[in-house]
Amino acid sequence: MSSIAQRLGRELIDTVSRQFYAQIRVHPRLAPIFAVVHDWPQHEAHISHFWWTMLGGDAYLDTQYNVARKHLDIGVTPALVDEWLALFEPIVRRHVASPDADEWLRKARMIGQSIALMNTPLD
Ligand code: HEM
Repeated sequence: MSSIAQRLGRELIDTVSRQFYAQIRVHPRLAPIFAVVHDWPQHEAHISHFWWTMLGGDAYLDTQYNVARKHLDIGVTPALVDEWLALFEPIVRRHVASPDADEWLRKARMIGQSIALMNTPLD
């Protein structure tokens, strides 16, 4: 059985990543937090590889991820997670048909939920 990654292909996942971060860069509230990113082509390639592996593809870059650590203390809030997802969803839907799009978005929402929880004050 083929993985979602194999069905979509690396080029399409690269396109989603590029289009998504093009919108992030001009977003009034998300762009300032992404000021920590200095090399956009490198970031896009890093995230594209992340999604490729999350969607069942074999790793092709020698890179590590620590998603929890990267989203701590950079000013992420649950409301910003919702805004991130609201940008991501239409781009995935534009390029990917269901049920693969639903599964990709389910993974993004799950990660979003844990990022939101980590950045929710206790009281
Ligand atoms: C909602 C789902 C989200 C997913 C699936 C996601 C995914 C990722 C991944 C995989 C990375 C790379 C982590 C690593 O290198 O270990 C990353 C980096 C980053 N994310 Fe997110 N993210 C999400 C939400 C957000 C939100 C809401 C913000 C900001 C408000 C944000 C800001 C960033 C920034 C600034 C980086 C770069 C950090 C660095 O390289 O130092 N992310 N994200």
